Amino acid sequence: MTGQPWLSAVGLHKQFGPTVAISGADLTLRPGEIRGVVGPNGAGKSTLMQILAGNLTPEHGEIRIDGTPVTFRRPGDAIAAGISLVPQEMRLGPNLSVADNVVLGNEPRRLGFVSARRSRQLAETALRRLGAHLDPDAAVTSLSPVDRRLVMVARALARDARLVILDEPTAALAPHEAGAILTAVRSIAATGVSFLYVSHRFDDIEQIADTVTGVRDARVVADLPRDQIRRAALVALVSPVDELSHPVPPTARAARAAATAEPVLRVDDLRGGPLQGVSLAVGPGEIVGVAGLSGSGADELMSMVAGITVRAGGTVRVAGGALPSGDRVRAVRAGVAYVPGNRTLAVLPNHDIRTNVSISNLRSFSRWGVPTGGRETTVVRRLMDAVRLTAAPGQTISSLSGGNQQKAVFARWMARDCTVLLLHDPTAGVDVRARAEIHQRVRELAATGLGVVVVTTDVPELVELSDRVLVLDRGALVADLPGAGLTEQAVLTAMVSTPVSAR
Ligand SMILES: Nc1ncnc2c1ncn2[C@@H]1O[C@H](COP(=O)(O)OP(=O)(O)OP(=O)(O)O)[C@@H](O)[C@H]1O
Repeated sequence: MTGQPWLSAVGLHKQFGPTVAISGADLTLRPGEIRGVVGPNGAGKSTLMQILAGNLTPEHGEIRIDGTPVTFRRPGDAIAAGISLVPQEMRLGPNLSVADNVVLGNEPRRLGFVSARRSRQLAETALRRLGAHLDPDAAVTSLSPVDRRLVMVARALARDARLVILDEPTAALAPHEAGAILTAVRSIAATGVSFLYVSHRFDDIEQIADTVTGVRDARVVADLPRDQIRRAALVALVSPVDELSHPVPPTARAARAAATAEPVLRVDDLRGGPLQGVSLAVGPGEIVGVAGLSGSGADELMSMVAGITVRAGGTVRVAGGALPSGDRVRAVRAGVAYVPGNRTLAVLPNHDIRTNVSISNLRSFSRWGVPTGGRETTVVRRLMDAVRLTAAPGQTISSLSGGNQQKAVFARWMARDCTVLLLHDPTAGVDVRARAEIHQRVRELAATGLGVVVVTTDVPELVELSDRVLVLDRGALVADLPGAGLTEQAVLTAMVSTPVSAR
């Protein structure tokens, strides 16, 4: 990072109706600077990024590039000025090749026609700059999540970005997969490109950021130089010390010696997709973590148990009763709750928070089939408090920040009596404070006797939460790590170094 700031934002202010999303926000960037952006859910980080990317127009404030004020009325204006946003969710054309995806929206033309040769060259150059060894002709659907993410970053580079805004780029990646993204960012920054790196993963921020902007309650509250970027400082930005005065005690693992009881979930010889005969049992009160990279079969394990995907073979039993294959309704009736990793699959976007939280349990809020709103609102408010979601139950869910939507989805399943709780990336995009709260709620739910399965690429989360961790690799169970002595290192080692005999 060298030289004077080339970009500065001064006094940016944006509100949605009465909600002030960001106010008086200042920010500068030097060539090659990697600026981490941290703060609790709903703080205003995305709003600030959306303004810089031309997706939102601020009511007040100014953006200057090389000293000259600029006005962005649409994303194309920001892109033309060298600013590209890489959103958290994958936005790739599934039927297009890698090269076509890199140039998407920016296809080089000759005499009015898209030039396939130039497209390919442009894509190859961008991928090379990232150090991504990908075949430009490959179908993007054949790529791993980390390579898909690199394709999205390559798209920004192909547009000659001077600033790339990355929103939670590693949220669904395991630590060593995330390393590929961090390495690419570092090498591109060394060529003078600046980055805004928005993340709740403090490991990433500590490793990569030159500076950190802290956002809290719609304000920029900190601008940290490199030597002040420490874990304690980052945690304090999200959760001031007074709010941490109620540390959440982990339930003693030994106290839940439930493994001896009859399993609430029993999976035998499960087959289908990559799964090649996986068997496992989860006892009442037990939290079983499942680790696995993409292609390991962890996603399919969840969706088959949840009755969403048809299985090719094997049996699934809940509290002793066999579940038919691919029957979601029967699975729900048997008490299988499923919180998917992809939030967009779970949220009812045009409905309010109350409906989104109570939908799994409407019958208990109804008398003679007619919902009784008062009790519903009371219960929903209690659940919202439990996950620290501060909002009005009548607010439309799509007006919440991403992390707060995730809290609402989690609260939905807390409302329901279930026997087995399947959690996929339960705290992706959730701030550290709410993460601890959600973990505690999961432990409390487990303590009532239900069995919990957690699938996540977040290895620290697996270790914090699980009584034992199963590791899947290419459809086979390759390790069963007991709670005693469970460490991140042990899980990571099992994930990346499967003994040949087990393959
Ligand atoms: N389209 C919208 N309509 C109404 N309110 C909105 C809208 N978008 C954001 N907000 C509100 O603005 C505030 C800031 O939201 P923002 O998405 O910027 O937070 P964030 O810091 O990115 O959170 P997260 O870490 O959860 O992604 C929140 O109170 C949110 O509810």
